[in-house]
Amino acid sequence: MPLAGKVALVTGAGQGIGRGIALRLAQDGADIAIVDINVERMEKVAGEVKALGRKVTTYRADVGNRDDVQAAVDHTAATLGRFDVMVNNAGIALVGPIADVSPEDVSRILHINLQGVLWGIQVAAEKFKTLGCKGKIINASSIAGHDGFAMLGVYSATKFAVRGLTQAAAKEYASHGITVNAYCPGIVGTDMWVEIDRRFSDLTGVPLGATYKKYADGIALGRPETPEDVAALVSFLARGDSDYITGQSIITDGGLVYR
Ligand SMILES: NC(=O)C1=CN([C@@H]2O[C@H](COP(=O)(O)OP(=O)(O)OC[C@H]3O[C@@H](n4cnc5c(N)ncnc54)[C@H](O)[C@@H]3O)[C@@H](O)[C@H]2O)C=CC1
Ligand SMILES: CC(=O)C(C)=O
Repeated sequence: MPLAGKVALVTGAGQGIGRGIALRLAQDGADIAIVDINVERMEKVAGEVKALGRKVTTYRADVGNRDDVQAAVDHTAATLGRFDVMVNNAGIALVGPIADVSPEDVSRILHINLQGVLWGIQVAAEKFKTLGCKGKIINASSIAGHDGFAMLGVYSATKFAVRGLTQAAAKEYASHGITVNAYCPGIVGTDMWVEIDRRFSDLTGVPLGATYKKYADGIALGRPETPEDVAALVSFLARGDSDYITGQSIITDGGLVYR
């Protein structure tokens, strides 16, 4: 149990990759704070964490709102008694050609994918400093943060931005013993990809399922990624074995994008 006695907060943990991370860190021994905008989903995952024998708390927050993130972190430390790991996982996709992007689209995705990670880093790091904790901050980027994907232009830009923030934060907080890294998944079969596939189908006329299959067929290891595959990397980044790694954005994609 490499995380026994630790407390981890995971944003966007109501489903998909965030749920997978919350359950994996609980299996590793951590108590878990589940943060999401969707209360019903959070409560379901909280039940699954409890069934693993760990303490759990939930907090409804919009990660793009700094006051919400501050309240979620304060609630976590107060309720679970400490705070060691911050996983800034929540994110949304935006599918469409650059020609069609509206100012409203850009504001919404920057609010969640960029500001959500920024506030998560800022609030968690300041809390770790106050608590005297050599905490770990782990951010969701993507293979689209290493390689710009057509029809996912603004999404890709937000994931490149997460890599930049991760590097800068790693340098700023290293003297406090705080590490900051990112995980970069590939093609993961979550609701996000159901929505991406549907939008590609609407926009280009390809059949439903065809876009997901096209990308999944390119994976060297021969299958799409699962939330558990992603969670295995996050588990490593959350525990002591990764103490000498900071500022890195590590690809986990079964062999699709090579950097
Ligand atoms: N699914 C994939 O293939 C990949 C996903 N990623 C990234 O992994 C992360 C998780 O993705 P998935 O699990 O696939 O997505 P998902 O759409 O299945 O789940 C996202 C979760 O985030 C929550 N959420 C959305 N906006 C929020 C907000 N403003 N505040 C708090 N919670 C919010 C949703 O309620 C949901 O529970 C995202 O950052 C995504 O960009 C990266 C690479 C590939
Ligand atoms: C959703 C996402 O990040 C990719 C690359 O599929």
